Amino acid sequence: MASTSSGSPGWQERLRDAVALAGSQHGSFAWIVDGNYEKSECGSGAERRLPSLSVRGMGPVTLPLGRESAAALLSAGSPAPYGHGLSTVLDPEVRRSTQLDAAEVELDAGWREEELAGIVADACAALGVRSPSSVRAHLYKLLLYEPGGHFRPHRDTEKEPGMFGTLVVQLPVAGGHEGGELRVRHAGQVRVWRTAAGSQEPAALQCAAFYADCEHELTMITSGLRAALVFNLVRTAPGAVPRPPPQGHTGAAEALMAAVRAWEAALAAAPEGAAARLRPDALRAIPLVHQYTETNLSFGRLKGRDAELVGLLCDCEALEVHLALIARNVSYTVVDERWEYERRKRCGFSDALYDDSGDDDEDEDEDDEEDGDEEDRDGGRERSYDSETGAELEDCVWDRVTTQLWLSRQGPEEELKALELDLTSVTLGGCGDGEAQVGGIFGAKPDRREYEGYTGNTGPELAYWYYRAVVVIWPRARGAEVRTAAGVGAVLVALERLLAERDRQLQQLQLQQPGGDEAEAAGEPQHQASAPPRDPGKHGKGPEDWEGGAGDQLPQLVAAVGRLAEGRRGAFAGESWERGDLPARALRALVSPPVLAWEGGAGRGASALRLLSALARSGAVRSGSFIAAIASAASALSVPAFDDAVVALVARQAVSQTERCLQLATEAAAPEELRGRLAGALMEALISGGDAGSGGGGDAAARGGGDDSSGSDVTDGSDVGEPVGAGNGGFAALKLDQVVTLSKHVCAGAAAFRAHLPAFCAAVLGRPDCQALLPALLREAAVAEAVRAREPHATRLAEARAAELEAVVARGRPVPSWEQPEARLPGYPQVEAFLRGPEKRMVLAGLWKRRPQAQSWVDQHFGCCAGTRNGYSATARADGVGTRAYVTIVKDHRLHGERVRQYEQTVAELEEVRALMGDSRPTEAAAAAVQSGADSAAGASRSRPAGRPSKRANVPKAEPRSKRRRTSST
Ligand SMILES: O=C(O)CCC(=O)C(=O)O
Ligand SMILES: [Fe+2]
Repeated sequence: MASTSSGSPGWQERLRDAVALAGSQHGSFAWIVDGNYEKSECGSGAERRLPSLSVRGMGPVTLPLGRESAAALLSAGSPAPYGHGLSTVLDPEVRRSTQLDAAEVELDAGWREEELAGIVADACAALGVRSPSSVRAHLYKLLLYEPGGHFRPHRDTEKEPGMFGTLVVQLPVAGGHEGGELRVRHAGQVRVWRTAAGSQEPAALQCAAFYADCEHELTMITSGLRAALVFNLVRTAPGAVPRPPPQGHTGAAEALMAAVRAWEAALAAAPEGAAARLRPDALRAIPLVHQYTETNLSFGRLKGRDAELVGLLCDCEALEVHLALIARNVSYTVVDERWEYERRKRCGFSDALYDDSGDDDEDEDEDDEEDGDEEDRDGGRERSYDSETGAELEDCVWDRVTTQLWLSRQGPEEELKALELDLTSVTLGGCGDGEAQVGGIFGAKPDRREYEGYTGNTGPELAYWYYRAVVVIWPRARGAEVRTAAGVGAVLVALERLLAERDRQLQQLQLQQPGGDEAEAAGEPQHQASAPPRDPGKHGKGPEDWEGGAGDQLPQLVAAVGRLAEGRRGAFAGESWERGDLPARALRALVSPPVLAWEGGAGRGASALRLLSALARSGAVRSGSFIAAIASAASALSVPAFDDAVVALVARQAVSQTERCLQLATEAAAPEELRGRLAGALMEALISGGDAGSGGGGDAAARGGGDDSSGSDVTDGSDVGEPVGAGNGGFAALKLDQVVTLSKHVCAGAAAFRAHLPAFCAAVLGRPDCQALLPALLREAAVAEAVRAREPHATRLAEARAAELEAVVARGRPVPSWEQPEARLPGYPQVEAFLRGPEKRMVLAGLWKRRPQAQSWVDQHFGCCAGTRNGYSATARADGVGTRAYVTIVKDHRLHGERVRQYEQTVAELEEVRALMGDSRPTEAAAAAVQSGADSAAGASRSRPAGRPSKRANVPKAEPRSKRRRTSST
C-alpha cells in the first residue's frame, strides 16, 4: 500500500497518519470514580457532599441507607424493566433490580446546583465533551439491587432529546454490598467499576459516566444492597461544529493540510473520466468510533474522539467535511422449520451475550466476541447460528448497504445520499488490502434484528441491521466533481449556497462603505435568486474577488450544471431533472449576478442559454416554475440569443406543452417584446403551422432561430417546420379546455394573439367536433363579448352553432311515444323489436329453467342504467316457478323525459346564442320558420311545425288487461 491508484505515492497514508494524530487528546468513553470521590484523580479534588434525599410517601431518607429505610424503599419501588426494541420488557434474566421513578425522589437543590453540577463538569472533562456548560444531568431513576440483582450487557437508549450519556451516582448503604461490577465496553476496550469497594463508607460518593452507545453491564450483587441514582446526561443547546483543541494540534493540522495537497495533486494528475462517475479516489470515508442514530447524528453532538477528529477535519480549509449514517441490512433464511423465535427469546437464550468470566483488568483490550452469528462445522459444511436466538442460518437472501442520512455542515443534504458510498473502496486506509471488509466496518454485532416468520411464499427469515456513522471528506477544490456524481440536485445546493454566501459578503461590504453609491444601494434589494438586479457591475469582476476564495468553485459548479443538463442519459446517479424544481432553480442560479459577472460581457448568459437549450431538447419544460424562471431570466439577461432560444422552445413544444407555452407567452415577468414573439410563435405552431407572414406573429426564430434549431431530436413528435393547415396538426390535437383557454387570448389578449383570431375561428370551424367545442367557446366571456361586438369571425362561430341548434329545434318537441327506436338488446331480437315498437308491455317466457335465472336476466338487462346505456327505458320483473318462470317488461317514460329535457336545453341554448347575436325572435317559432322554409324549398314535409298538438293516437296510455299477451319464444 505504498502508492495510490492515482500514481502519487502516499497521499492516503499521509492522510491516515494525520487523522491518527487527532486521536491523541480525546476523552475516554467512560469515567469512573471508585471509592471516595475526594480521592479521585479525575475529580477536582473537592470533597463531594452527599445529597439530602427524600422520597414521596416516606419523607427524608438518611444516608448511608439503613436497614429500615432500605426495606421501605424496596417496597415503594417496582421491578425495573429494560428496553427491547420499541417496548420495555420485564425479564429478571436480563435485569433484576428495583426502581423508583425520578418523580418519587427529591434531591436537595443545593446538592444539585453545586455537587451534581461539579460532578457533571468533571464527567464532561473526562469524556471530552465540548461546550460542557450546556450539559445537564436529569435524574432518571433510583435503583436498588438486592443479592442476585444485575443488568446484562446493553446500551442505553437515548431517552430524551439531547441525551448522549448516562451518569450513575452510587449512594452509601450501611453494610455495603459485594459483587456488582459495572463493565463498560467500547471499541474493544473495557473499563471496570468495582462498585463494592467502599460502598458502605458513610461519606463515600462513587460515580461513573459513559456515552450511552457504549455497551455496559452490571454483574451480580452477591450480598448486601446497592443503591444508585441514574441520571441522563443531556445537552440542552445544539452543539456547534466541533473545533479542534486550541493547542497541541498544530502538528496534526499541518500534516493534514500537506496530505490534502498531495491528494489534490494526485487527482489533478489522473484523468477525470466520465462526467457523472465518481472516481474511486475522489473522496474518503472515516468510520466514527461511537454509535449514532438518525436522530442524534450531527456535527454538534459528536462524542469524544469523534468530535476531536471531525474538529480537526473541519478546521482544514482545503477539505469539505460531511457526516453520513450508513446502514447494512443482511437477511438470512432460517433452517429449522420448527424453530420459534419468540419461544427461544422468552427462554432467555442469550448466554452468548453474557460473559461472566471475571475479566477484571481495567482498560484491557477485549476480543469482540459477542458476535451476531457464530460458525460451526458440520460434516464439512459451515453452519451459522444466531447467537441471541440460536437459530440456524441458511442462505443469505441479501446484503445491502444504504445511506440513511447525509449531513453537511449546513444541515441535512439528501441529494448527496445518491452517492451510495461503497465503504469497501472509499474507507480511509481500507483500499486494496482487504482491511475494509464490509463486516469489519459495520462491526460484528447487529444493532437490530428482525424476524419474519413464514409468509405466503417464503420461509422464515432473520434480518440484521448494522449502522455505522462515517465522516466523509474530499478536497474542496474537487467539490463539483463529487457533486456531479450525486446529480444535479447536489450541484445546485452547492451553487445556491455559494451565491448566498456572496450575497452575505456583498451585504457586509455595503455596510462597511456607507458613502458612495449608498442611495443606489438602498434602492436595490440584494440579489435574490428569483429577482436578480439588472446591473451586475456592482457584483465585482468575478469569483476571484470573493473573500476567502469562496468563489473558487463557481466556474466548476456552473459548468457541472451545463454538463448535467446535456447529460449522457441515465448518468444522473438517481437524480433527474424531472424531480422538483430543479430546472427553475438551475436557471435562477445561472442568471444570478455573480454568475453573470463571472461570464463577463460577451459570454454573458451563455450558461443560461446552454441550460435552456439542453433542457428544451429533452422536453423538460413541464413545470410551471421553470416557465416563470425562463421569463425572469429573459428579462434579467436581455440577451437576443436567449430570447431566440425561448421562442424556438415555444415553437417546438407548442403542441405537446400548450399550457406551458401559453403561460410563457403571457408571463408578466417576460419582456413585452418577447411575449409578442412568443404569442406569434405559439399561434403559428398551433394553427398556421409555420405559414409565414401572418401579421404580428410571424417570427423566423420560431422555426429556426436560437441555437437549438436542429429539430431532429424533438421528442414531442410534432414537426413545427411543416406548414399545418387550419384545423389540422397542432390545433386538431387540442383538448376542449385548451381551445377555450386559447380563445380568451385571441379574443381579448395581447395584440400578437388577437392577430390570430381569424385563423383561430377558421380552425375551430374546421374541426370535425366543432359542435362540441362551440357551446363552451360561446359561453367564454371574451368570445361572447366579441360576438356581441359583432366581430365578424367570432360571429361566424355563433352562426354555426345557431344553425345546428335551429335544425334540432325545427324538428319539434319530442312526441310522447312508447317507441324507442334506438333500443339495442343483442341476442334477444324479439325483445329488441318490442322495445323499438309501439307496445308498452311484453311477457317473455320459456327462456329459463328456474326463476333465479330469469331474475338474473332481469338484473342484467333491466338493472340500474342498463337500459339507458342501450337506448331503452323499461322495468322488468321475474315471476313464475321452475320452467314456467317468465318476465314482464313494462316501458316507462324516462327516455322520453330525457329527450324532452335535451330538447328544452337546445331551445334555451339557441335563445342564448341568438341573444348574443342580437337576434330577438322567439326561438321555437323562428327556428321552425327557418326550417319549414328550408323544407319547403327542398319539397320535403318531414316535420311538424312546433306548437302543434302531438298525435295522442301514437301513445297508448294504458293497455286493457285483457289485451296482455304472453310472447313465448321457442
Ligand atoms: O446500576 C448501574 O450502575 C447501571 C444501571 C444501568 O446501566 C441502567 O440503568 O441503564
Ligand atoms: Fe444502562
